[in-house]
Amino acid sequence: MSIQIQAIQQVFHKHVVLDNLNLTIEPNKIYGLLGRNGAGKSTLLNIISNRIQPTSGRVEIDGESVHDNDRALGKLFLMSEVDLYSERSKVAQLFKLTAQFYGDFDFDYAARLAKAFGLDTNARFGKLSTGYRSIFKLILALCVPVNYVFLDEPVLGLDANHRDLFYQELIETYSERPRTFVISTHLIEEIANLIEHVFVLDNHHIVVNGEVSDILAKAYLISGPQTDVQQYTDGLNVIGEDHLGSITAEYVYGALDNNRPIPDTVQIEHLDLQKLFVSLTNTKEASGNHEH
Ligand SMILES: Nc1ncnc2c1ncn2[C@@H]1O[C@H](COP(=O)(O)OP(=O)(O)OP(=O)(O)O)[C@@H](O)[C@H]1O
Repeated sequence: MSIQIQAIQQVFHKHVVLDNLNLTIEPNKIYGLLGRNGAGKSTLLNIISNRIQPTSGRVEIDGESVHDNDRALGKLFLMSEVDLYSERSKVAQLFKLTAQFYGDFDFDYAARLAKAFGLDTNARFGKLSTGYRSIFKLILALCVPVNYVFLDEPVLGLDANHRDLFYQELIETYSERPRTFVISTHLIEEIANLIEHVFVLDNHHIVVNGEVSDILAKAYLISGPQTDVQQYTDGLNVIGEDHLGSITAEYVYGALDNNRPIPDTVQIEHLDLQKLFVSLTNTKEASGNHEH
């Protein structure tokens, strides 16, 4: 039971966006899909959900191709920026329509969420603000009876209170009915504590694929006077650096050398996910160096 992404290549007008991408998405896990603007996150999610056909490669869900396969596609839901809903339909009608395609829908939960977010279910979709369109689509995503939910920029246009509410609801619904969520977002700090596993897409490839705790365990910020820091990090996988006055901070991704003495002037801390992401994806050249 899983989603297998096999040797996906996507070329748009001779421009390679995804190159031989292989991934497994497991049941009952919350994933973060990170990548800079234009890295290909939406393209990947659209391929997984059969909204676009890849140039080559294949996506399987529980062993079945998703290509034009309603049974397989009924196991997943993609919430994205694209509005697939009729402007004239009322929110409540769209809940019913979704129930028809998916065979079921948690109407009680949808009503509770609509109330909590202040979404009027009698409003027509076309009259909703950007934030409320996102809220409407998030409610669909949380109430459909699928095991794989893909959220492409889920909090687009949501104010800070509504974003908080959404993250809380996500944790709650996940603990009540575990299923897989893949969240693509630029708000890394906001989801860092929510996700268990992270994919980083950069330079047409997945450059990081692992449990967040394992990844952060080998991501270090090493600071102190420049010469001492450089001496300590010599030969390690340095992915970036910053300078603040006479203090240098180097970012290291990978094992440290346990036999190397740490100078008294040098401090070692762990990086957070956002800083690690920024350093790993800062330049095209850098993305060739790190671990896959
Ligand atoms: N239908 C299309 N035709 C041509 N090029 C496309 C098409 N869809 C996407 N692209 C290109 O593919 C690349 C990846 O786009 P994509 O939207 O997947 O990136 P993204 O990681 O989701 O970006 P963002 O974070 O900015 O939303 C971009 O260069 C984009 O211009």
